[in-house]
Amino acid sequence: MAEHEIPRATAKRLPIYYRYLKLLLDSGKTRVSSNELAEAVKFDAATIRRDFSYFGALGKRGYGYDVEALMNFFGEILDQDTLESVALIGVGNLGQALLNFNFHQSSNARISAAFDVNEDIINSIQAGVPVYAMDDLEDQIAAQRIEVAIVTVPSAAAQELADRLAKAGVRGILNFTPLRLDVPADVRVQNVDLTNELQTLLYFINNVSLPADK
Ligand SMILES: NC(=O)c1ccc[n+]([C@@H]2O[C@H](COP(=O)([O-])OP(=O)(O)OC[C@H]3O[C@@H](n4cnc5c(N)ncnc54)[C@H](O)[C@@H]3O)[C@@H](O)[C@H]2O)c1
Repeated sequence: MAEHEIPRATAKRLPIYYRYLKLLLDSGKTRVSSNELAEAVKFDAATIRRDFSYFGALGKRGYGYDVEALMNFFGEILDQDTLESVALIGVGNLGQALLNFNFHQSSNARISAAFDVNEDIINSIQAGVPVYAMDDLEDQIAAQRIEVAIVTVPSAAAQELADRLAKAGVRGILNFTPLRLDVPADVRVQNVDLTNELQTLLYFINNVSLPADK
């Protein structure tokens, strides 16, 4: 692992820490212990201390962590100050819901352009976001310096779209379709599968008993 690299599991927890610290700060709290953090974010305190240790000694023994300093520190790592413009392709049931959900309230990303083939919504504004024709995809991605795209089209259209996105310079795809996308090595795909999540939850509920103290 390179010196500046952190484990993927730690990286995934950073936005959770950041959001909670922001909440604490907004409510006027100035310091927090790893045990309090553990209670709130539901990771154990040892995990939290190990995560934080990747960034050097951020806390003081017996004092805990300075909420503002820690939040600013993670904010910088997460690049909260730079607003990331994201494209959404496929403004149907799911796409609409994601447009209505304001990512920007809890992250540094916002959907700045949506795309669809449906003439009825092309050139309209949905939840404050302009909907463009698919012919405009490459131009808008370039003009808005978009590097991340959310894919909510029918799965039959997803691979061709992924090819276009990769060619247009998109580096990350949040894929909501059930199709597993083929992309060049420099493009990262994050699959979101709600059915899978629900199945996993059902499996745990039905097959795994929780420890007595939970
Ligand atoms: N991951 C999940 O948890 C989850 C949940 C629900 C739906 N889905 C998937 O999300 C996708 C969308 O589902 P939905 O219910 O919103 O469908 P939908 O039919 O309501 O919406 C699809 C939209 O894509 C547009 N579209 C069709 N072909 C296109 C193309 N070639 N280029 C651009 N836009 C195109 C349509 O006009 C429509 O607006 C599907 O692949 C579905 O399987 C995933």
